[in-house]
Amino acid sequence: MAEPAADPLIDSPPAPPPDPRPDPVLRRLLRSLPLPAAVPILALIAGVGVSVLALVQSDRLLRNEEEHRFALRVEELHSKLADRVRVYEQVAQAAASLAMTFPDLRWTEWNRFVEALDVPRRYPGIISIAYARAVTAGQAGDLVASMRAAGLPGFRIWPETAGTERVVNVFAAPADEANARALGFDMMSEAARRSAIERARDSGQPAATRAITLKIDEASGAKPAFILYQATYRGDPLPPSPEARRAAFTGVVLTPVRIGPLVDGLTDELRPDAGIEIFDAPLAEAEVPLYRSRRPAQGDDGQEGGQEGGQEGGQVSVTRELPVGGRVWTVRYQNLPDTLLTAHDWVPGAVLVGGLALSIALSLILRMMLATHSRALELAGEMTASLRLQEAERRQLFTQAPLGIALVGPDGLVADCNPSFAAAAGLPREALIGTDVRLRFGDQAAVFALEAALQGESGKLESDQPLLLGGRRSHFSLHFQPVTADGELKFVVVFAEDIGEKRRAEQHIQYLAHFDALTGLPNRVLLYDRIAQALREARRDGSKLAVLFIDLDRFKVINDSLGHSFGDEVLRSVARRLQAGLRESDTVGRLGGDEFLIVARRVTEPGDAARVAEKVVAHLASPFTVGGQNFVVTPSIGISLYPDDADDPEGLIRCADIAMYHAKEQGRNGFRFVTREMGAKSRERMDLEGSLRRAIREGELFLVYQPQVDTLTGRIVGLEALIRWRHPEEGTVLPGRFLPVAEETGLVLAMGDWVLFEACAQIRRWRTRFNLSVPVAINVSGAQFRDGHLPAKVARALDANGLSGPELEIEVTESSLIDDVEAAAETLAALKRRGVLIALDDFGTGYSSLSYLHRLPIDKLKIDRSFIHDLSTGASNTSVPRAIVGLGRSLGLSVIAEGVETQEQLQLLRDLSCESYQGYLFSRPIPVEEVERMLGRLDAREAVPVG
Ligand SMILES: Nc1nc2c(ncn2[C@@H]2O[C@H](COP(=O)(O)O[C@H]3[C@@H](O)[C@H](n4cnc5c(=O)[nH]c(N)nc54)O[C@@H]3COP(=O)(O)O)[C@@H](O)[C@H]2O)c(=O)[nH]1
Repeated sequence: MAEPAADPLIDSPPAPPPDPRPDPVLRRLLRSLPLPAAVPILALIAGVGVSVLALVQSDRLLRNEEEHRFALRVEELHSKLADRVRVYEQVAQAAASLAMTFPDLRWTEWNRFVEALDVPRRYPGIISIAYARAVTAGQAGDLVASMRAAGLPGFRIWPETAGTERVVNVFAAPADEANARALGFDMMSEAARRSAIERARDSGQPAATRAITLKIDEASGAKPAFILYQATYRGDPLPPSPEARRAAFTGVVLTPVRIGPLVDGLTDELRPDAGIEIFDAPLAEAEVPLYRSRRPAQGDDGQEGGQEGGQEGGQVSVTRELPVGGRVWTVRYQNLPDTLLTAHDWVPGAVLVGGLALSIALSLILRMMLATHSRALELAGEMTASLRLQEAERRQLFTQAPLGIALVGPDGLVADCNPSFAAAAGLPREALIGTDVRLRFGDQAAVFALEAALQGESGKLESDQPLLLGGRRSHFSLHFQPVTADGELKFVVVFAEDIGEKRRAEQHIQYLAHFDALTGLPNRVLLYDRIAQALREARRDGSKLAVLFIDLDRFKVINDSLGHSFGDEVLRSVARRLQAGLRESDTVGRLGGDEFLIVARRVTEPGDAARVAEKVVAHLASPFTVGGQNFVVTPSIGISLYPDDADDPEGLIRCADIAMYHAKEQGRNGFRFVTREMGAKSRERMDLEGSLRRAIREGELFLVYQPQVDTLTGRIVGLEALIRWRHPEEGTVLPGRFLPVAEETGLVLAMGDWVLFEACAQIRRWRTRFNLSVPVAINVSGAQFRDGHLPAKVARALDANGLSGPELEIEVTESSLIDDVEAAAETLAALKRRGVLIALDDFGTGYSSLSYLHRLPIDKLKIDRSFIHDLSTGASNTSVPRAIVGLGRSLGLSVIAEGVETQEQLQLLRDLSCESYQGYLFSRPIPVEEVERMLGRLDAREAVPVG
């Protein structure tokens, strides 16, 4: 078996677009990454982290720099403070030197000396420079006396309970009131002072008290201060040993110093945001500050625990020790945290903001890049999927297409075909592939078409005759489509549709359109065609043509009594017999129902047609056996001739039809030729039909109304609508003239519809204008009544005009009901359900008036005018009207007499208690305008209500 050729549909699709995806390694890497959304977030987090680190780092650097600067300033300040203390010690020493040089120095000289020092300006914090003389208890009196003698009469030593060794304040400069108060104070009486004095005495060096409150401040409150003592000796300014110093000890220079002023001047040199604390203790013992600058350091008030410096909670502190008069002070310099970063404090913030901004920007850029990348990947994926889908769809289309598709290569060999093509060809697909399809076509036209397609010409072919495609014969529709690329034929696509079924259906439809389904004979359409054809032939040959209209006698009885299928079988048997007795050139067809037609060609004289008719009679004469029953069917035949009676198919058929009726009238089972009179009548009828069609179309019909009146009161109890034709040439034409033609042609249905809708519209108008409350009757023909749509049409007309039903009365004739009483009863019941009134017209003229009446929902009986006419002829035959009135009364029906022309007739009707009448006596049928005048004149209260 040949290898299936490569599928050109698959091989030849447009080359897939280049794979837009990145190379595999990168792809794997990208796939291993978290979702594209995560990468920018991670970048952002990293960026924020780095920014925060940068912030911290820059902050730290700035702080370090600030600390360093602060430390330098502190060193500078501390050395100034130490210098100042040293200077103060030197002042004390200088004063001590003075006292030792001039042991008999008087207080005035002391004062002068101190004033010369300009203490307040040059030595802030020093309250005074005083001198206290050391005396024993025994020498105290002398001291007091000498002091008094020196101009201080109030001088006394205090407190008086002092010990044996006293150091008494004798000079205090400047000489102000406060210093004066301190004179005479025995320094040894107070422990802190005594201790410092003893250190000063024994060491010969300046000695400071611990922080104390000066006597001069005791009254005003604590102001931290200390007193710096410098001992004086007799003889040697500094005896060599403590014992020698004690022995030579003469007193002390005392310099009380307030710590605040001492330090304030210096701290002002610090930045105002810095603080200073001074503790009167070494670093390890510093507890309660002796001094705190105006802007003390924030945070705890405690010591730094021996630290040389540090930073806590953003606060920088530097601690130094300061020797003061033999004591060790601790000085803590502090800077406020919020003031550390000053000139460059925006830098960390800027670093953070910049870092964050960069991180966000980086994240956004990454996000965009990744989104673009992932969208590109997505698009590439979508494109690939779409191409695959297209490919799959194309393949599916090819394999599942109900249309046969074959691909024929330039060599004429089948490259591929789908299952439908294989099925159409009646061969397996594998058997077809590789074969030369031209050898398989059983039709030369198909071969030519394919060869033309192989030359690049597309073509279509629908075989009229069954065509052999492969191994199977049917009707095919073939379409050859060459497919080229770069001007070169790649293959020819052959589309093959098996249209055999369609052809058969078309043929069947064609058959049904021209042949009678029941008998297989030509139907009305084909008969017309055959007559037209025969007429052309007859005109050409100058021959005659006969049309025989055959109607089966009493076939209705057979059909109704034995059933329709039985009737159908009879019709088929009749058709066979009619065919059997005819020449080949003649045509027999069925018009419908029990009507057949024979078209006899090449008739030279009427006798030829008569013989055909006789043959028909003869052939049908022998009994038929259907369903085991024997019976005889006889025909009535009307014959028309061309050119004698008519020269077109319609005319010939119509004339033959009329002649057939005459044949029936003359006793059936025979035939009649068209007579001159019949022909004339037929032509007139045809003219009339044409005019009537136009009348309906052009709106030439109109209604007149005849009042119906109460026999006793004379009140109008109803109106009957009667149709008229306003003929353009003949004026008003009465229905008696055109109704029969309308009924024959079926035009009566369209006409009846118009009457129904026009009457309802008129009722609506009158109800609106005149408050009309009596019913309006319309006449309904037998055809209308039987066509099955009357109740629906009536309902539509009522609905369209907003009428409930009893405003309309429908007059049906007895003859309309009599054919099928059951169907009639159903139609009437449907009408009654919609509420209309029913009147039985021409009552009394029918077949079995009394037998069916009780089964029909009727409201009114109309006594035919022939009976009323009889009343006036003096025949005084009142029996029928009397019976009808009595019948009506017993059935509960109202009775109306029509055709009342005289008072006499009216009187008789009154005598018979007939309720109402209509006739020329009261009014002829009158046009709308006259009705309206009449309604306008009438008192509405006289009108009898509907129902
Ligand atoms: N299917 C429809 N049939 C209709 C319609 N309109 C009328 N007809 C029927 O046509 C027949 C003739 O009708 P018309 O010529 O209108 O005659 C009617 C009256 O004019 C006539 N009549 C009334 N009073 C008198 C009278 O005193 N004397 C006298 N000689 N004739 C009179 O009677 C006809 C009404 O008859 P009827 O309908 O039976 O009440 C006739 O059969 C109409 O029914 C239509 O729209 N559709």
